[in-house]
Amino acid sequence: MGATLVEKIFSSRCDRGVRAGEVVMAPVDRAMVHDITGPLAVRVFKEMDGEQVFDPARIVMLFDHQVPADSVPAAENQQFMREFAREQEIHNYDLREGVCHQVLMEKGHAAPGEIIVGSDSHTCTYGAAGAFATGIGSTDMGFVLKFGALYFRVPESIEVTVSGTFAPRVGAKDLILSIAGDIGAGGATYQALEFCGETIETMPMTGRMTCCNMAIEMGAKAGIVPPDAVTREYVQARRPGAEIADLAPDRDAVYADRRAYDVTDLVPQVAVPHNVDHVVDVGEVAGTHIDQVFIGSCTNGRYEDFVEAAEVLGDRKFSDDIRVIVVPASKEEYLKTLRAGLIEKFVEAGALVEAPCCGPCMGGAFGLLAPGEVSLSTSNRNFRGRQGSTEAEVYLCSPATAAASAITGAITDPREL
Ligand SMILES: CC(C)[C@H](C(=O)O)[C@@H](O)C(=O)O
Ligand code: SF4
Repeated sequence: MGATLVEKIFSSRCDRGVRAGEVVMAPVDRAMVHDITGPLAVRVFKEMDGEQVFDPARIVMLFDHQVPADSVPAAENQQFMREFAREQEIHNYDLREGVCHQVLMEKGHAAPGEIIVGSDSHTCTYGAAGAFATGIGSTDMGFVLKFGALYFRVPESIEVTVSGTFAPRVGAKDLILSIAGDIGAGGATYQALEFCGETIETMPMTGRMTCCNMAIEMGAKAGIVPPDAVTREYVQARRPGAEIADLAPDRDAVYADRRAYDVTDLVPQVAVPHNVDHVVDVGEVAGTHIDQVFIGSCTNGRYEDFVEAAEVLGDRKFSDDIRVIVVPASKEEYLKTLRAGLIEKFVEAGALVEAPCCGPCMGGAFGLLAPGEVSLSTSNRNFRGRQGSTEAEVYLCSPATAAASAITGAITDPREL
């Protein structure tokens, strides 16, 4: 009986053949903490008589949710984490780099076959690099900081095969929204989504990250793309000399489910309030009034996303009736966007462009909504209260749909501009 990609990773890291459903103690290759969940993890670590972390070089600490500190408690949390980094000689830490998931990928902290944990649910993003990556709670993270290992129940996998070529202005975000609509918000609970097929094979890393990022929105433990030439090029450029494991699921692997999608006729998708799996074709909500557009986050805050938005924008201006907030996901993405002249273009068109961070994504720092207001966002969650008032509404979409709607002031099909 063959093995899935995820079973292969756990078998390799545990040095024995393991199967979905088994509970194993597996070593962790990287552990990521950030400004919100880090302090609790560190306190748990200290309560366990944690004197020294398992390996400072394998711990990555980023400040991204509330940067620069927007309150005294946030400032205290960051001070506490900075002291911890100093005391433990953790050098992979920074408060200026941007959203943790983007930065981990860019700095080469994720590679095929690795097991990576982060105390943030969107840690599943690094499946784009062929790693098994999953979000864990802060108390589990306290244990990981000390022991460099964790108990896992090896997840079963759902094979997600994608075929066809995207139409213009339709892309990875529309695909993953339509998959979320199909599988449902709890439809992949504690399973892994293994993405494959010709559309995934030809998809650049940025789209793969968007897809893996949203695996958790279906309850999945992880999303993962089998490593190939695209992965190899990306990882080797960021971790020179890295040995890239050759990894593919066996043909006779046993999957909990197999789903196939064809993107040929896919049109721009929108998740409507207040559920990520309440997904419709853009035409069904076209004309809906919006008050704010956010282009950014670990889902869609990359250079390629801003190129797409800028192409839709052309020489037009954003609507004066709404706030358009653009936040590149990292310093690297910010600089690429800046050097391409797009930051200037967005500012001149009327956008507020902010330094790399999570921004309005979870209503943690700035860009909050008032009761009754409506946001259209390229991020990944639209729960009630996600971006401010519990009486506000959040729609999710692609960068192209966000840009088109920011021009008209209402939800707009980007193919019509
Ligand atoms: C703050 C953090 C715990 C949270 C997460 O785990 O995902 C946040 O990043 C989010 O997107 O809701
Ligand atoms: S950008 Fe949003 S989804 Fe991503 S880590 Fe930050 S708050 Fe979470």
